[in-house]
Amino acid sequence: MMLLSKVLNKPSLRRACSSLCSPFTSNIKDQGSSIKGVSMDGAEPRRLSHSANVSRVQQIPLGGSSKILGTDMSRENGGKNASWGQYISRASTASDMTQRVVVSPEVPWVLQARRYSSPCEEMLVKNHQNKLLQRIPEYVKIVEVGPRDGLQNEKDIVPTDVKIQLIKMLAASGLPVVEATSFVSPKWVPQLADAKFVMEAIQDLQGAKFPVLTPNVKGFEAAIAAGAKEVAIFASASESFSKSNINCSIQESLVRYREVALAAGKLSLPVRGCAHFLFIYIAVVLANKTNHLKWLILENMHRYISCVVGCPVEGAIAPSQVAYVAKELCSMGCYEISLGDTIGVGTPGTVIPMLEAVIKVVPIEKLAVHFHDTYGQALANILISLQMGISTVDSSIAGLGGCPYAKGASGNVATEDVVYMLNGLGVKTNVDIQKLLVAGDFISKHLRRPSGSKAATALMKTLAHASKL
Ligand SMILES: CC(C)(COP(=O)([O-])OP(=O)([O-])OC[C@H]1O[C@@H](n2cnc3c(N)ncnc32)[C@H](O)[C@@H]1OP(=O)([O-])[O-])[C@@H](O)C(=O)NCCC(=O)NCCSC(=O)C[C@@](C)(O)CC(=O)[O-]
Repeated sequence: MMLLSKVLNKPSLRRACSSLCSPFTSNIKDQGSSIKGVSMDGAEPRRLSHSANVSRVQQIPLGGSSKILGTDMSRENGGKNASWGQYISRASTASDMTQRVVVSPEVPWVLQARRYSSPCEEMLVKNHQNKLLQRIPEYVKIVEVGPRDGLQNEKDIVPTDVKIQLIKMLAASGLPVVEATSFVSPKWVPQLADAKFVMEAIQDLQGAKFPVLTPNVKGFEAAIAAGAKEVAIFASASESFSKSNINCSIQESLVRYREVALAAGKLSLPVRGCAHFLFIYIAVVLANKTNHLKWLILENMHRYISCVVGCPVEGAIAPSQVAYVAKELCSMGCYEISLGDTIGVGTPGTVIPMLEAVIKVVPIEKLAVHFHDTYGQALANILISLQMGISTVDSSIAGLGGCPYAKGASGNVATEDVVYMLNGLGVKTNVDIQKLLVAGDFISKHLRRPSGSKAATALMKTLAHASKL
């Protein structure tokens, strides 16, 4: 990790990486410096301002490679350039980006992004006219589940300080929510037996929310005592999976979760909902170790439903069954319901009817999607979910993940892949993909396996290539 950080901090690579990764609508983050470019005639590099209002770079063929021409979309053909699509697939390396920059003398500009843009993206951002992309939200909240869902399946126990470091790195990347751990039975999930210590270590961490998984009142109370301010409960749309995962039927789990909600209520002052009833605020008075009373605000209760498309035992799950469980959980006073394709068997063909059934009974703004990538369908499923109006997506750094009680479940969709796709769509996430790369590299190296993220793997290769130049 140190090595990667050093490499990423080399000025030339920071420039290259910024250009590789920054989202469509944002400028390069390193505002303190400027970018070197060379003119079309190969003259001396000149300094380029970061503050200029230039929307994209244009690549033109140059001896089998590419070079970059800054253009101003606001001036050029009203932002619609019919030829834009013809050079978008011409990927230049990071070094190409820094060495073959061509400056348009008329307009101030910045080297804004190395993205593979398209007229559709332009239309989305500029005109919102593209029917396919019209419903995609401008901002998507990414819920990072790596430290919990990602690590829970690991056989070798990951040291607590590695988990804490990972959480800190993920929070520092701008992710708004990082699911930190689980307060489940250590007999069932030994990997997360250190939940208390993890939570205590991140008490003062700012900038993100750190929900934890709680399967029952015992877990809920332990989570609150350890300082959790947000909890997630998890039911299943499949009877068999409910039994194998939490040792009870769906109905019993719903009773159990009502008990959790009640326990929260008993400890609480009045429950307050915001204008749209999206949040439950529960003020909890708890005695801490030194018997001093302290106030905690439980801002959110987040719910998962597993096996929303298929179950390892039962096979296909009916959309109506998912809708039933979603409605029940919603009626407990829900903030968010995450629909989990636990074993990653869904395709848009099965995800669409499932979402249609759930959207009929639960407001869409309360829904999140949680895809595992077992069959490589996760990004397609996310895209279709966004097109249907969902704006919260769960993902896991480096594609870590799997459920110990769901045979065949592989890793979650990788956070780096989701951010890369959303950047390409012009959707804001506020996540710095460079920092994600460092976090993914850190945990992959610790687990001694390559990252499960295709985007991270490709970007790292490009960076490695650039670092040799
Ligand atoms: C729910 C139970 C506890 C029932 O397990 P059980 O054996 O039926 O419960 P029990 O009440 O008989 O308790 C057994 C022992 O566990 C203890 N215990 C009981 N509860 C707790 C607790 N909260 N924290 C710590 N200890 C606990 C309890 O005190 C007792 O200890 P003993 O007396 O034997 O020493 C168990 O089945 C369990 O922990 N299951 C969790 C399994 C799990 O974490 N699965 C992975 C998460 S779900 C998932 O990954 C899917 C998701 C969410 O990501 C979405 C998707 O991908 O689709």
